[in-house]
Amino acid sequence: MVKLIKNATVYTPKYIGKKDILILNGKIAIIEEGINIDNFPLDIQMYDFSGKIVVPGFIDGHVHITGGGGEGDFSTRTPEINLRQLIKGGITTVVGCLGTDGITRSLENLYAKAKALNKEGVNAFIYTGSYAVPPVTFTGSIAKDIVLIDRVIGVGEIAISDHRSTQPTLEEIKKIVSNARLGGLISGKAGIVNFHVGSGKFGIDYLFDIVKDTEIPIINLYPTHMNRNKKLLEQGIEFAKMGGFFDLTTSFSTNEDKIRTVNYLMECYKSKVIDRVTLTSDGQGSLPKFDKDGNFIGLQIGEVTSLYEIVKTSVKKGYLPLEEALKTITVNPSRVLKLKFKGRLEKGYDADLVVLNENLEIDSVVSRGDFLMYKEKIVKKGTFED
Ligand SMILES: CC(C)C[C@H](NC(=O)C[C@H](N)C(=O)O)C(=O)O
Ligand SMILES: [Zn+2]
Ligand SMILES: [Zn+2]
Repeated sequence: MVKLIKNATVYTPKYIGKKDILILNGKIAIIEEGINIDNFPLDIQMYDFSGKIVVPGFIDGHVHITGGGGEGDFSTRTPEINLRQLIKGGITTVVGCLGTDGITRSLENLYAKAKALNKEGVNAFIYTGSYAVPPVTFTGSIAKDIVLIDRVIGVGEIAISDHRSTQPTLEEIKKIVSNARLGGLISGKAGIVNFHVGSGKFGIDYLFDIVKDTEIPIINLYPTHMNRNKKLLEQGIEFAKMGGFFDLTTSFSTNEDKIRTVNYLMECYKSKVIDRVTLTSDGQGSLPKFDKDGNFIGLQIGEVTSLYEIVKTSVKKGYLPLEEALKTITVNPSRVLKLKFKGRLEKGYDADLVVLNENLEIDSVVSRGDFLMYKEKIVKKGTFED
């Protein structure tokens, strides 16, 4: 089916002004002003998006798509994601992962959920592994998982500097990263390690050591939760200045958390590292609280809708221009995750896009050329969604 989107204000995420977009077989065929279709041989569905903004579909590189949590016993295991939540958040590409609980949660279940989401209309990839070292794997080998399992793009979330980690040694981490890199090279995938960074005093020291002491390129090291505190943010900015990418988590349990994340995003922009910063939601993951003795005192569930919420809030507060903030959930993740044809609105790229109204609220969502949401109404349902 051919679709023509007319008169939209387009951010690729770079602002390029008012354009038409022709979509053919799920790909962007043409982006230019005033596309003329008078002699076009096929029947075309026209959509006039005058007054609307069109941006690339959002990429959320860290979501517990089969649920996470469990830090407070079996009754605190969080529920899996459903398609509706991703669509509401404008998310057309997601990377699923396991977290603390790599025992009752399985990679096979994670794989099946990613395949289901792909079938239902979005684009889903996964990490092999979980918090623990040695990591759980499909095949017994990280490199083999990345090479042989089609949706696996790397390893994560491997926990460091956290009381819930397995206290991995630097040597163990080096082995994980080198095997991930090997798998990525052989398969043409990212082969990155997504590190869960806790509030422990050593932060991402291991990552700086690996860059300093080994031949492993910084690009294979991808730390998340770097907005947990000021020290981690500063380490992240230093890491970015060395050529690394780092990630801020957008799910928040209090309004203070939300404001801190928006302020830290502005600081990344002011420190001129915004091109190496991504946002991920940690959706369906738990946001657990522990007391000073390490006792569990409660948890909340991460929301994928927080991903764009943080972008929208930072733009509305005037902290960053829209085209800069959008980079963190479009082109930047597509670069670090090495997702071909994702993250930009360009000829030849997948037709994954989000339509925003003048208040920057999500109006429509398109994935691979098909509408998932149209004029604020969800038009694509998951298998069991009513
Ligand atoms: C960044 C903070 C706020 C949340 C973060 N969540 C996870 O890492 C995922 C969670 N443990 C799970 O397995 O579902 C945390 O726990 O530190
Ligand atoms: Zn984590
Ligand atoms: Zn997580």
